[in-house]
Amino acid sequence: MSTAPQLVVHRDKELMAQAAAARLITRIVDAQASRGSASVVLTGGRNGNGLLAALAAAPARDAIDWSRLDLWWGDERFLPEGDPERNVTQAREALLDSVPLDPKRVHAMPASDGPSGTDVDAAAAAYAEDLARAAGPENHGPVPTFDVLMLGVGPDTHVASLFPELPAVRETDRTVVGVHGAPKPPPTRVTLTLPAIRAAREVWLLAAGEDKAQAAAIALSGAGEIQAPAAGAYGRSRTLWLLDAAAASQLPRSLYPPASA
Ligand SMILES: O=C1O[C@H](COP(=O)(O)O)[C@@H](O)[C@H](O)[C@H]1O
Repeated sequence: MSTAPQLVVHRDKELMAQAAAARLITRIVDAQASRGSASVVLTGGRNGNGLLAALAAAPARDAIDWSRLDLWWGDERFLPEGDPERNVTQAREALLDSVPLDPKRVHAMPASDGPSGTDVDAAAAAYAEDLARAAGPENHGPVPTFDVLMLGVGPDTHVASLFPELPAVRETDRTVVGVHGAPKPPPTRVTLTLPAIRAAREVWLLAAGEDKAQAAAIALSGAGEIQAPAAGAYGRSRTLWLLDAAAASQLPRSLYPPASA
């Protein structure tokens, strides 16, 4: 069942990143307190990397037990290991290399020079197997129940590497698929599908800047998920849109600002 989106609008993208980082610390600490460990799905892109950099700079980051955190990715650019355009490379630079994570719990998506070679569909299938193994029988599903899954929203309303009208956004069965011919470079990518995204407890959509304003307005105004993939991203218990004022500037008045009491 879809959860109605909640909107939080911050003054600018720096404050948005800092507030989202504070929110993420709290979610991880709470999950570790109640379940022993936490699982988070990272996003690439400017806002995702901005959040990780803000988390790296937050003194409260030490409240997290980094050794009991599983990290997954929502999508990846299918490029060789270490390529500066890979989402995992950028995440390592922004945060991961500066905190004591358990390397076995950092579940990067496959690279184009990895065990599956240049076959992106085989790489996607391998990541789906990793997720299913981590889900275990108690999860009743093919992916773990992620605590928080973050998604940057592209100016065309894409999330992860689910682009409008491409086959990946229509996928209803598999949890991870290869993407061919993405309109944003590089054209070959690996992505979670909408069913996998919807397994998360909380889905957070991040959008900052004027170039995201139209996408946010479209996705939040009842668009279909095939035309506007961000509209189809929601969590089991919460769907949160974290915006800055510029990205919120074209939202219908009925959505933002919230009506005063
Ligand atoms: O290519 C990608 O783009 C989106 C959005 O990135 P942004 O820089 O426009 O915020 C990102 O969420 C995705 O992970 C990434 O692969």
